[in-house]
Amino acid sequence: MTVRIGVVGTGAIGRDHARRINKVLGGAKVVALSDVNRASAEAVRNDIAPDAEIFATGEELIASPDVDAVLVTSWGATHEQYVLAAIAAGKPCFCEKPLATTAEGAKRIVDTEVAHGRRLVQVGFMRRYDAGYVALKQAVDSRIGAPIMVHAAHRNPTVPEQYVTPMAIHDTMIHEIDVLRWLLDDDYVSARVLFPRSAARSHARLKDPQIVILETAKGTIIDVEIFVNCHYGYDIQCQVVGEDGIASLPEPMSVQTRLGAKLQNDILTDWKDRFIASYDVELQDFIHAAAKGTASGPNAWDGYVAAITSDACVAAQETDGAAVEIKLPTRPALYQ
Ligand SMILES: NC(=O)C1=CN([C@@H]2O[C@H](COP(=O)(O)OP(=O)(O)OC[C@H]3O[C@@H](n4cnc5c(N)ncnc54)[C@H](O)[C@@H]3O)[C@@H](O)[C@H]2O)C=CC1
Ligand SMILES: O=C1[C@@H](O)[C@H](O)[C@@H](O)[C@H](O)[C@H]1O
Repeated sequence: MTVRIGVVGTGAIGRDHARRINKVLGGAKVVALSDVNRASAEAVRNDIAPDAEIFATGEELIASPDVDAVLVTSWGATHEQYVLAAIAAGKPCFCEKPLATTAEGAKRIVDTEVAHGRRLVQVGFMRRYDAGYVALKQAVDSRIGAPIMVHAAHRNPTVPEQYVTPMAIHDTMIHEIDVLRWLLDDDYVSARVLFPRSAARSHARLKDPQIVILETAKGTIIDVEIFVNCHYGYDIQCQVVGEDGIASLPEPMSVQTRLGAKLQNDILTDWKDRFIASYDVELQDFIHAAAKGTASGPNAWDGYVAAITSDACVAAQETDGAAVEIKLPTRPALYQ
């Protein structure tokens, strides 16, 4: 069976996912496109999906009988409406992060999927599919003893002017919020945020860098540095300190050179390159599950927990380092 996929939002990542579906992965084809900027959908049709129909709205695309499954890759604030429409249509739906921009919105999706009674939603937390994180999880689960501390860093070389302080959490650290919970098999109970002086390359509406300290239910303390004007590259670090030893996220593969009296490795500069393989694996997983009319991988509950945790971290940006409690509701049986 070829899963007929409709893509809502054909900007940077929508285009890239359409490319991997039509040119890299198996079992699916992009048959429908929609974007508020029609020219963007037309460009993807011309370059990647020549047979795709262009729909004026995401809702019309989702309702089309020619679409089996949906990719929601529009701006974050529009995700909720499209995911709810996909569940109402009974169609598997891959939604890029964030699942919704508010915890209430994510809860509406959880409640709707629970009422539907079957998993249809996968959230685009691709790091769970990254070979390095998978290897790190094996070491954490079986080699280094119970985790005590985690030191993590999420560094982007630069961000646009419209990127403001809360986005360091909602847009950037949300990846650590999800992947560290998965890595440790634990939940968060509190968040604190510390700000060193801002880097000279930042701007007036962005305090950068910042350090978020999360405490988990099992008592692990996690520090995450978010530094989105680090200038030197796109750099993701993670080190878990356990009872018996330490495990670190492998560096991405890069040729080492001995040149001009220097021993060197290149550092990547773009998230697309850093996680290119994991985007392929996550979407192939989505296609396999969608062919069976369901979804697997990171679920709506994970998206909801990430939203609750993000909100707590953003609240903690305003408390001068004081802890903000994170309280989770009971997890529905659908997500056990
Ligand atoms: N998993 C990951 O590593 C990444 C995830 N993302 C997420 O993907 C989403 C999209 O990000 P980008 O592609 O970078 O943004 P973008 O701005 O390049 O593309 C978004 C597209 O959505 C369209 N759009 C906006 N509102 C719409 C609506 N109501 N209906 C249909 N189309 C609409 C825009 O016209 C634009 O073409 C965001 O939620 C972002 O957080 C983005 C980059 C990496
Ligand atoms: O999801 C992503 C972007 O939206 C976000 O803006 C970046 O900070 C992250 O590194 C990237 O993975």
